[in-house]
Amino acid sequence: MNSPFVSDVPAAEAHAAWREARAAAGCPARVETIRVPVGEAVGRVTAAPVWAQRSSPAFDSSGMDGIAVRASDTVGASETTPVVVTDFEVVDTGDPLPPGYDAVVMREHVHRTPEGAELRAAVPPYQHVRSIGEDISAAELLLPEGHRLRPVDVAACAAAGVVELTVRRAPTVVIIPTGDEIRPIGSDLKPGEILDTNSLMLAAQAREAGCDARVTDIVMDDPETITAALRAAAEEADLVLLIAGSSAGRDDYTARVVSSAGAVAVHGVAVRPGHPVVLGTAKGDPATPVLGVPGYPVSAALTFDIFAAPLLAELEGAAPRERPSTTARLARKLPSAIGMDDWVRVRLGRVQDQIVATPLPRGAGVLTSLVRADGLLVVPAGVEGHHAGTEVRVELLRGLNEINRTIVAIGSHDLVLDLAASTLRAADPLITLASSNVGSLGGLVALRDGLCHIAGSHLLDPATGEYTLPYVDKLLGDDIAVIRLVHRDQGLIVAPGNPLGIKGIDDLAQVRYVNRQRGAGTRALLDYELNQRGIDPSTIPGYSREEHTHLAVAAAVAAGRADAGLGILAAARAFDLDFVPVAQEPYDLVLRANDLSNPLLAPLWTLLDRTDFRASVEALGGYSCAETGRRIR
Ligand SMILES: Nc1nc2c(c(=O)[nH]1)N[C@H]1C(S)=C(S)[C@@H](COP(=O)(O)OP(=O)(O)OC[C@H]3O[C@@H](n4cnc5c(N)ncnc54)[C@H](O)[C@@H]3O)O[C@H]1N2
Ligand code: MOO
Repeated sequence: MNSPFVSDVPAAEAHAAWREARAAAGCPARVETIRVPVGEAVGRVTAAPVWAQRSSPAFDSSGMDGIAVRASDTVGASETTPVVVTDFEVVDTGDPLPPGYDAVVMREHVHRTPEGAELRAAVPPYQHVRSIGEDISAAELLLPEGHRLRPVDVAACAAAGVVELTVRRAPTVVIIPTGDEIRPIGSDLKPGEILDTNSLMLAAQAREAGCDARVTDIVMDDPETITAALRAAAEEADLVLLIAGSSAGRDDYTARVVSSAGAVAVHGVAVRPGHPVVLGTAKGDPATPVLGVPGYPVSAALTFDIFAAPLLAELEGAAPRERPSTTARLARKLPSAIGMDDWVRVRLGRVQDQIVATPLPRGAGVLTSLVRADGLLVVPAGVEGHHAGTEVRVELLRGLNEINRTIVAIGSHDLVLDLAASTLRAADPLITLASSNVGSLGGLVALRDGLCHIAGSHLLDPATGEYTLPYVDKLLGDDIAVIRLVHRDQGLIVAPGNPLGIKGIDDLAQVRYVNRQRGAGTRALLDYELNQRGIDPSTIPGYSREEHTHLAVAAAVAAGRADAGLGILAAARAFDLDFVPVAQEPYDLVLRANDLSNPLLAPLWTLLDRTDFRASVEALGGYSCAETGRRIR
């Protein structure tokens, strides 16, 4: 997708072009070295090899509490022919081995007699003796240059007599938020204003990468002011992050600003999110690398990972941080535009011995897609997406232990599942209930394909008026169990005070309706109700307008884009809207019958039995727990 403003440089080329531009502009290849006491060195990177100054242990020492003996005095000792040693010395663990002795016997193997110490086994020379230099010998290479120091490293340095280390100082990252609409965290917002969440996040990312980070005041959308802020930041920074204004809007000045303060190496990389990123340098003594970070939060976070983190590691002379990875099977089809590396956030769980990856929402503004992500996968520029079930490589953002203890629920979304997820987690920090919303039918298909443990369903069969079971019969085998989660009220979500006086389904031909997507249980309910009344769907204005969640339907009504949409009471309440009840429907959990005894799911069944949990479900409003936990198939 070429635009006149932003190019699509492949990521690897962009890295190379930026490196070349930095060298050409005279940006330092490394930050300076400093000397720090070992006690302050963890997290820093060695800038010189570390040689041991002394051996450790520095003397032969006793490895156990007991007695020091001469091994030759114990020859022939056995259970039947004990030897009594008279020449020995009592020692404790770590004591220097007294001169003249060459072995230690643990005190529990020594029988003191009036004559001396009786031994019932011969000991070899150097038994339980830690010899000089066992751990570290003087003059050996302890650590190479370019090593990021961990707690064990500094302890070993100290043991080797090294009290100060030559390391690279922490790089300084200065972050400049820009935008007329951007307000500091904690501000009361007027319409159109946005909180400066990116600075908070980027500064924390920089600190996590071992840097010092500072955020400047928010700079208005004025190229001269931004240029001045960039020049000032470049004076003190090893890397400047200039937020937003990277793309092609009227107030998007980053490329122009970087160009006037120095040079632009790349504007636009073939990665998404993060596409309009600006890679450049700012003049100064010395010159400073500048990263124009796109304003969308996911773009900002990933751009830091992709471009800032490797550069910062390079400035310290260290290897970039690497995340562990695993293979997983895609729970659903993953389309991807050709020509861009697509960074997709996924949830992970182990289902039937395979890790399953469920893609999270793709929007660059959906920060919660990163919050909820267990992993990241890249669909490379040359690949036009993947089919469901494809095996993919996933970088892990969470430990495999947690992933293995994740209950994967795919299907229709319901708040009760969220409440269950948070209650389960509160009781056991290792349990995750991850639910993703693809509609009831999509959930049953995912269950059929072995991609989830549980499918949440409230799918009405218009022919029989029966819920879920007819679809289970059609789609799934007979090794299926169905557990009732709740009954919930479905109704028309309407504006506060119901100004149009909507009384029910019969009134929909007169209003602007907002529908749910095909395959959604709520949509099937509408179709059933229409059919019962002999109403032709094509007479409902807005019947073809689709939203994917109850909340999205409520949001459309709240914003005045629609007059009514079918959904649950909780969604109406979330937006202070009115609710006209239409039907009470069961919401069921469909699973493989043998998963009823799967220990992973056991905490969920226990939870459904708890009266306090049922009370908190009913307190949500619009729910009945009369049949919660009952097996209906
Ligand atoms: N015509 C085009 N429009 C856009 C393109 C394009 O190529 N052509 N690219 C799109 C893509 S992709 C991205 S990513 C964004 C990048 O936007 P900018 O870097 O120019 O940033 P803004 O437009 O100023 O803001 C985008 C968005 O981010 C919010 N924002 C900005 N700063 C912050 C902050 N500090 N904390 C939180 N949120 C922030 C801002 O309010 C906007 O909502 O451009 C697309 N458009
Ligand atoms: O590429 Mo933009 O960076 O999708 O969000």
